[in-house]
Amino acid sequence: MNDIINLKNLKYSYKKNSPVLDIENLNVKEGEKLFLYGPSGCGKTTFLSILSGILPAYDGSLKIFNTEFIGLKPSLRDQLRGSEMGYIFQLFNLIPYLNVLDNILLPCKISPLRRKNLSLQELKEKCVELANNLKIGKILNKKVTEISIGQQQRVAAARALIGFPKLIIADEPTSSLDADNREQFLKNLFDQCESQNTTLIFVSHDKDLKKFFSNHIYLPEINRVKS
Ligand SMILES: Nc1ncnc2c1ncn2[C@@H]1O[C@H](COP(=O)(O)OP(=O)(O)OP(=O)(O)O)[C@@H](O)[C@H]1O
Repeated sequence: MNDIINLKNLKYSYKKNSPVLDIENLNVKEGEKLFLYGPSGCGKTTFLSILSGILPAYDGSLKIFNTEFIGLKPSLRDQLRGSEMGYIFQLFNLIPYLNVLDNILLPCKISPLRRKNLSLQELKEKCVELANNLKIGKILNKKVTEISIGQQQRVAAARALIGFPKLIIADEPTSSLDADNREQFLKNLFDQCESQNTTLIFVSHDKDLKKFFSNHIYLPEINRVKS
C-alpha cells in the first residue's frame, strides 16, 4: 500500500523560540485508520491544522498525496484540502441556515474539484446514499438546528466524506456522545472510509477509543517538544 503522508523533521511554533511540534518521522498508509491521542495542550489540533494545510510548518518535509506541503503556495494547499480532504470538527461547524442535504453538499459547492466530475444530480444521489448508510437519510430536508447532537455528528461525517476525499481528519468528533453512540458512530465512519478507500486520522484525548483502531500514536511520544 502507498503512503499518503510522509513526514520528516517537521517543526512548528506559533511564536519565535517557543516550539510546539518537532516530529522526526511519521508515515501513514493509504486506507489506514490512525488514532492519534495525547493530553490537552500536547499539540493535536496544531498537528491537524498543519496536515490539512491551514497552518504552514516552517521546517522539514511533509508530503501529502506525494505533494510537498512545506513551502507550497497557500492557494495550492487550499485547493488540495478542498478537493481531497474531509474535516470533522469537534463542534461539527454545520451551517445553521442550511438544511442537512445542503450542509452535506457544501464541500462540493466550495471546491468544484471535489465534485470529481459528477453532475449535481449524481452528487445528490451520492449524498442520499451516504446519508442512508449513516442513518440520516430521513432528515435530509430538516434544518440542522432541529436535529439531535448524534444526528449533527453524522451530518458532519457525511459532509467530510462527500466527493470521495483521499483523507479524513477528525478532531475529537465523539466528545459529546455517550459510549454506545460513540461506538456506533465509529463503526459507521469506518465502514464508509473502507468503502471509499479513504484514509482516516482520528484525534482524541480519550485513550479509551484506542481499542477500536489497529494503528495508534501517542503524540507526546513522537513529539520532541515536551509540553
Ligand atoms: N493560536 C495559538 N497561538 C499561540 N499558541 C497556541 C495557539 N494555539 C495553540 N497554542 C499552543 O500550542 C500548544 C498546543 O495546542 P493545541 O491546541 O494544538 O493542543 P491540543 O492537544 O489540541 O489541546 P486540546 O486537547 O486541549 O484541544 C498549547 O501550548 C497551546 O497553548
